[in-house]
Amino acid sequence: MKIALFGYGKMGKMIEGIATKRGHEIVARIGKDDNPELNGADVAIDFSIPEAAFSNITHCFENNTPVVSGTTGWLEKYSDAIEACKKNKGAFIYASNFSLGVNLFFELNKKLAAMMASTPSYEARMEEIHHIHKLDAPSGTAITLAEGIIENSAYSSWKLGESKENEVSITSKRTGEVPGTHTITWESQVDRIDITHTAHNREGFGLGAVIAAEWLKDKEGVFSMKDVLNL
Ligand SMILES: NC(=O)C1=CN([C@@H]2O[C@H](COP(=O)(O)OP(=O)(O)OC[C@H]3O[C@@H](n4cnc5c(N)ncnc54)[C@H](OP(=O)(O)O)[C@@H]3O)[C@@H](O)[C@H]2O)C=CC1
Ligand SMILES: O=C(O)C1=N[C@H](C(=O)O)C[C@H](O)C1
Repeated sequence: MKIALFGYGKMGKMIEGIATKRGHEIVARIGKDDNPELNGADVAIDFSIPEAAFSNITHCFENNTPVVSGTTGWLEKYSDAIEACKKNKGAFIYASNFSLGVNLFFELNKKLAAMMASTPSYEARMEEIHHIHKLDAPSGTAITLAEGIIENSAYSSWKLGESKENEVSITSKRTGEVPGTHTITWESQVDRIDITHTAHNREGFGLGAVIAAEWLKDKEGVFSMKDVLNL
């Protein structure tokens, strides 16, 4: 399969290594000032920056190329991207986190939140820790986790920092080169439950993105990692 990469930073390079080992060919590496020439790619993978993701993604729709995006911090334009995908009969997967472990963790989080819905003595909060280079906060993964809690319990929104009643408080920490750690805490007067996902490196994200691209290649529509992993 021929792959075009939007963003050739930490994730772009990780994906290049994984995709090449799986027998794919990288036909374009598109950075900030490059002409977005897709060079006949079967699929594009975007791990760029929040300001560029929407235009990279819609460029793919306009050029009839399925696109997988892992860029976070641009979700205010997600519904416009969906509309553009449908208008162009394109194919699209966005995931805040492509790793198998985090996608299992998303499901565990939803189940725990649903159990807690009838247990009002517990309050939820979240902490995410990432490397100092990260541009967005809270992380996309933390937002997906908060949405999972909101859909399945009495919480109605999330807030970065201190929260009011019915808001899930998210604390974002930036330190060293941490690849990504997410902890959800449910605490009562008498005890506390923590569930944590810790990424040891970026490989899981990269592998998940390549698997998503292989899966999306000949499809049309808007999908998620739940579809890819059959969860
Ligand atoms: N969904 C997931 O599983 C994961 C998502 N991410 C997300 O992916 C994104 C990238 O992460 P990461 O690789 O670590 O970040 P990096 O900063 O290492 O890489 C981003 C790259 O995008 C390039 N870039 C800037 N502008 C454009 C543009 N207009 N078009 C294409 N590329 C551009 C940058 O180039 P330059 O440096 O020259 O500006 C840089 O090389 C982030 O949003 C991050 O949150 C990260 C890991 C996993
Ligand atoms: O920027 C990162 O590095 C990561 N970003 C994603 C996010 O915002 O959730 C996924 C992962 O945590 C690494």
